[in-house]
Amino acid sequence: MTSTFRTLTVPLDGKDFPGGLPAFLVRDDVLCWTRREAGLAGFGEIARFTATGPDRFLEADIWWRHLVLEAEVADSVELPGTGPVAFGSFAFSKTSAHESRLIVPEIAVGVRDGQVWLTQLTFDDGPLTEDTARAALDRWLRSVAAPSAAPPGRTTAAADPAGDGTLGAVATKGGGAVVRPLPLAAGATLHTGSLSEEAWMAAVEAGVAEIRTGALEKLVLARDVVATIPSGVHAADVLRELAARYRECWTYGVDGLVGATPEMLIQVEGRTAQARVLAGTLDRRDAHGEDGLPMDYATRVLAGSEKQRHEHEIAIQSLTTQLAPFSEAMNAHDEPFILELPNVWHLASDVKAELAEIEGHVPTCLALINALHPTAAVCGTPTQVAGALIRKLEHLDRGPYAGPVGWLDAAGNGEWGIALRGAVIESPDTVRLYAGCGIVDGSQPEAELAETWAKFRPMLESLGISS
Ligand SMILES: C=C(O[C@H]1C=CC=C(C(=O)O)[C@@H]1O)C(=O)O
Repeated sequence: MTSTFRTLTVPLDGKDFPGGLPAFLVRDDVLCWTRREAGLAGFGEIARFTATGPDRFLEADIWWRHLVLEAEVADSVELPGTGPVAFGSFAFSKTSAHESRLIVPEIAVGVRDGQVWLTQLTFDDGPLTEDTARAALDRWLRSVAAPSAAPPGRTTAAADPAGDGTLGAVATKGGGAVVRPLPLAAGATLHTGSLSEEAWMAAVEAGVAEIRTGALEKLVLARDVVATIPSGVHAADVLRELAARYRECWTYGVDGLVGATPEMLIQVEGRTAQARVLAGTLDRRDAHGEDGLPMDYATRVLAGSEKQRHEHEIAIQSLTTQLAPFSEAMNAHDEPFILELPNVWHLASDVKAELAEIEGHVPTCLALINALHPTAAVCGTPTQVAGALIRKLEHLDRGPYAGPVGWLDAAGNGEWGIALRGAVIESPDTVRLYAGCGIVDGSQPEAELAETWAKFRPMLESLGISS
């Protein structure tokens, strides 16, 4: 064993992988970040950083920069996400007991604009060649203990997906984009989490009362529910279902945290940073029975609502104000657009910034996250007041829910979503789901409760629980 960190990235033939990245989601311990056919998947673990507390982002940034500083990197692909990479998930709160983490995989597979690559990462001093990388990937894909027990009708993964020993067939047969009716998970039960529905609605009422005192403008209150699934929770099945159904979202899987988020906290590519800010939600089921086109209904109810626009404006303001000191130029849509997801519509705005050099360096994505998190989309405004009220009213350690989740590379590129519409797999048969709502003056507790159910739906469906 040497202490030298070495990586080798080689191209794979895109034609061999028509299913794209989701086809690699065949193991329950896969590290994953994917949208449509693109993304990154990681297998194994050669290094891990953990931290709690207010400095978790900066400590992780320092750890990662040290690790990659003297890395020996052979990379013939040279795209964001090639070379050294780590996957990460961070606690929402600086007071959380939950450990934030960066995980360096042994093998990473990436797909972007039809290009596919494979990276092997190691601290060993053995040979590092295209053959060792392909063999390592093959080993990870083949050592799936049992086909992740997908009930009939679900997209299925196989322990020996290729059957003929070729990597190409692995991806072809994995076929992540198939959407079929979901069978129900037999015997699944759903329990309230930290607060009963009544107690959570009382918390919303208390939040609205605080807003009316003028102490704050917006507050995001979340709650949890716990699902027990006797047949077991299979992360790979859940991830493939989410990736196939929520193609506009970023499907993530890091160490038992799984979900598909529509909200991009920050995506850094070279000197360009982008974010997708959401706030303002309408359950698509509310459009049933309404006259006219569903999208016209969504535009009328969301874009035409003072309350929703106010909530959205606060979220945009919070992001752009925090991003401004790191940017030379920034642009955001003047008008929010309607983002259509299978479960809800959102008011959405995309923000793009040209990053400034600060003391000769473009800020890394973790440095940006340190400044941006928590945004008003998941905390409130002003941040400190909202954060204190969340701790008082929610009676919940949010853990990684609503914290940043994503990946980064050695060049400082990365994609970090906000871990929404997700859950933590707490044991082989238990999952804790989280959802929250922006509360402003005029918020109705019953309506907010209904909104949490709409936001639980992606996870409930992927787990095979009817909703
Ligand atoms: C806090 C969540 O959603 C946020 C993101 C989009 C829309 C939101 C809203 O309309 O309340 C929330 O701010 C969640 O999904 O748990």
